[in-house]
Amino acid sequence: MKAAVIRFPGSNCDQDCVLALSELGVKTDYVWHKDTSVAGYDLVVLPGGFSYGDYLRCGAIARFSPIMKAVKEYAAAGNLLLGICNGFQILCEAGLLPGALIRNRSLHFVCQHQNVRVEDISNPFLHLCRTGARLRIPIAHGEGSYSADAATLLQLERQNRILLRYVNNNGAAIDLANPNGSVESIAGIINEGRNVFGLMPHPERACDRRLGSDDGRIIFESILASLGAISLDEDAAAPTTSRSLT
Ligand SMILES: NC(=O)CC[C@H](N)C(=O)O
Repeated sequence: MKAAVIRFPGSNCDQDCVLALSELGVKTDYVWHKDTSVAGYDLVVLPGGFSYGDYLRCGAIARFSPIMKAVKEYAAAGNLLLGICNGFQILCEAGLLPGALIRNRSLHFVCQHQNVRVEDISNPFLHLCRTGARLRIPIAHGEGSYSADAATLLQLERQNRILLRYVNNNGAAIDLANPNGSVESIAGIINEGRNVFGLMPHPERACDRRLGSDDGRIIFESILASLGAISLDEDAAAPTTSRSLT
């Protein structure tokens, strides 16, 4: 299996994504935003950062990068596309996911470890989790407040497309107390085809216990398993995180 991490001017989590994937044994390339092809990749990641300095709105300019035409075609063909934080913002700006990420309610940049609850596992990105599992994954953003109109929210809900919600330490959705003001505490959503996932938390920063959590690994391991790149056989390369998650 081969993965591509797209580099925009201002991306700053690209190396972390490459490291997280490489440590799971995935051959991972950087692809420059001016390139025009993602042919041959099994996974494409739009990483976090400050593409184009967040000028106008986060992701608003990156969506016009030359690579995005290829990324859209790649996604339309059903391939796996993951957008993390600024990557999620780019996916919304590009129309690959509905809604928008707007300024945090506090108007402050928020950088902290955050609990999120897995709401749905019928997708390639979280299928190794248990529904209701709580993952502790860092967030770091100034524009992470997910917003969508009522019809979109209803559709997301009905189609089980809300994959992650911010929760407190007791596992309850925290609504008005969530870290950025996201409607319905939404931290991550998937497209209708269930192959494009955007999330504000940074799983690539939670792949090593020495960094405070390795709960993010299960997202990458789910992707690998759904692509047949790791075995689900108990005796073989069993996912390392699924055992400990609550
Ligand atoms: N960590 C990130 O990707 C940051 C995203 C974006 N620049 C924001 O502040 O909202």
